[in-house]
Amino acid sequence: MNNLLETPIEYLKGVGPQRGELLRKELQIFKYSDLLNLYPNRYIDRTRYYKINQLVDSASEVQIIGKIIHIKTVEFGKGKKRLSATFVDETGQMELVWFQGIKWIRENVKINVPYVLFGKINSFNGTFSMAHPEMELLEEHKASLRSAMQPIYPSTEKLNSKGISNKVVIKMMQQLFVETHVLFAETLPTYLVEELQLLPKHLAMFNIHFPKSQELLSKAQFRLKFEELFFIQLQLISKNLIRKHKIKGHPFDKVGDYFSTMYTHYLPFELTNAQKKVIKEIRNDLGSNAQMNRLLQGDVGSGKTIVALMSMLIALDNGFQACLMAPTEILAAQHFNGILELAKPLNINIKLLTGSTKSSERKIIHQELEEGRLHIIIGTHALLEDKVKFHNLGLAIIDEQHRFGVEQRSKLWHKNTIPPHILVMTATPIPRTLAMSLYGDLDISVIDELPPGRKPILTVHRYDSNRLKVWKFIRDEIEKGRQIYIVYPLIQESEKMDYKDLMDGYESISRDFPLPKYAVSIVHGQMKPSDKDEEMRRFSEGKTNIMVATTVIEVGVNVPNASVMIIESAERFGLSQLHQLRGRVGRGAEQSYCILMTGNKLSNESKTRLETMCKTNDGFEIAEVDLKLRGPGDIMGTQQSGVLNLQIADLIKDKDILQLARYHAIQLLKKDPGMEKPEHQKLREVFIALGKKKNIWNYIS
Ligand SMILES: Nc1ncnc2c1ncn2[C@@H]1O[C@H](COP(=O)(O)OP(=O)(O)OP(=O)(O)O)[C@@H](O)[C@H]1O
Repeated sequence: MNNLLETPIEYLKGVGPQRGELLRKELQIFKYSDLLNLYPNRYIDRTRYYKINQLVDSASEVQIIGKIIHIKTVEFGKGKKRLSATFVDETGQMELVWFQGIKWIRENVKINVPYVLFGKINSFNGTFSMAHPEMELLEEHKASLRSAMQPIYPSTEKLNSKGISNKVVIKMMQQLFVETHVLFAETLPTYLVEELQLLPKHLAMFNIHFPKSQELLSKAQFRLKFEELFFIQLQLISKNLIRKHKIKGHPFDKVGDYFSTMYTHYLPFELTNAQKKVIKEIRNDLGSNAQMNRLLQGDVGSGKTIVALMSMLIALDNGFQACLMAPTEILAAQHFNGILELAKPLNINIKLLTGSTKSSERKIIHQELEEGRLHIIIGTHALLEDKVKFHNLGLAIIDEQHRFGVEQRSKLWHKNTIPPHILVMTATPIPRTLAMSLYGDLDISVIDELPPGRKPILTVHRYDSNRLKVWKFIRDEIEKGRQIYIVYPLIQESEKMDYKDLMDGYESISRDFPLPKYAVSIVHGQMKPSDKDEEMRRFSEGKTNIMVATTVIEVGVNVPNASVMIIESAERFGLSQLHQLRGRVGRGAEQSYCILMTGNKLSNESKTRLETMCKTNDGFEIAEVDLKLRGPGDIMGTQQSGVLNLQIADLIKDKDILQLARYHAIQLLKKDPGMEKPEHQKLREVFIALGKKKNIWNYIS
């Protein structure tokens, strides 16, 4: 059976080399099995026939039985022609119109013979018309293998224009089922099909293409969505299990002085329960024989830095080194300053390595690192350079992981003979469903509470016309000793215009908030790193009241005294970016504010984003809205994974099915990690074949 499904598509009756080439190029359909996995993206009820006097403007596609009583060629425009026919049934008449294939239509269309018409209606001044309708003689229509609901397949303009219409795809599918008598072998274990009352595979495949009823269609969709997500979860979870069993990690079973001294004497604040919970989860991972691969999710300002430090101290207590890699120099410097401050009493050697580290300093760092005299190193991708050699790297922490490509992570991975334990931190909350798919091969820890005393940031939307009032508010806040961020979009595609906006903004703010009463810093991506650091330092030391910046400060900058975030042209930012920027304030005990400035013209989507920001501070809730607005494909980091090449499931609409699939995949692998039991044989075959076809995650090179 399977080799029949491997037949190249051009051998299917009615396809041939030309159509085969088109299907390959346009829909990546190479062989029979690819065509079978081309699932319809919607269905049309073909049991419903309209009378002409029942037509209404909003009816999208309709079916009508009637006859053509008259047909003529009409000239319009410069020598352009169209074919116009009068189509009637017992209740009225309408016009049919063709702009192409006029000759063929004239020669083949029959007058006064009952036809079934199918297509989209247009209406103009109460009269109805249909352009390029699908037409079938009534007796043929009744004889054809037509299911109650006609599938509408994903198609392309090019396919249509080259004669591969939806109707042709349906005929191919019918031919495929005839040629292969496709009796699909059941791929899921019988106990699972029975427990979940899933439609058997072959019935699901038949009813997804030729649904016999709405109920059977829904069951077929559920079964195939479950199966697709189930295999993905099997791959992700088994990768996790394989890693746990195969890749030994250094067991950090010693709770030493660094960790306990810090924990008992030098914490600047009481840890939140969430921070304690996560540190415990990390501790357990590090103490086990397996290599840790954990994703730490924590909303902006939730206190991930202290968790990272405590994890690194466990590595140091067990005689190993630790590193933290961040995506930007500003974030690396921020982590370095934060960790240096926190760890000051412990007298450990911590250094920062970025692209702008002077070569003299770099040499010392390389030497200390290789000799094991440098305990913790924090940096950017500079850590990945071959010259950077560790004495014995035990723990690698990667911040904002989705910005690092897979190859960069694996480079860090291979700095040692035994790979280090890995802790991935992301401040961009990823909706649970996406996290289960994108990071399904990692264990996940969530810091789901903010430090005590934090007041939710008050967020408001103001138009540019309210600027004077906003400026007055800023003066009042500065009077109280607070500091202000004013952020401009500097987005690649219109860099020149945005850059001008930023500089104009900086000029006008320096004018409106003049020295000596006020002092303004500026930071953007085109400045020299040393200048950026200097400006950031002046602001964080309170030497300037206002920081004019671009999104380069979006992640990780921590100035607890800054209480106002003004975001200019806020309608141009995505939700997660707005949330990250807002998270730069609200990090102290003072009431903080976020003011979203926009022009008057706003798209509906922009309005939804602004309303969401004003409504909630919860990063996870915001991420859900963001996922709905932008779809999983746009969320940072998804491009690297194959998990989103879904054929039929939808990560947003099918999150319940995803959770069910993940649950059963975990249960199955708990009982039979190698899928060796007799009832899992077929499953195992499909699992291995799938693993070869689309490797869900090349996370471990
Ligand atoms: N348990 C706590 N109690 C009080 N303050 C805390 C606590 N944990 C962290 N903080 C403080 O909250 C601020 C934010 O901490 P941190 O920078 O670690 O957050 P974060 O999760 O890294 O935020 P971001 O993702 O925005 O970088 C810091 O000033 C830190 O000192």
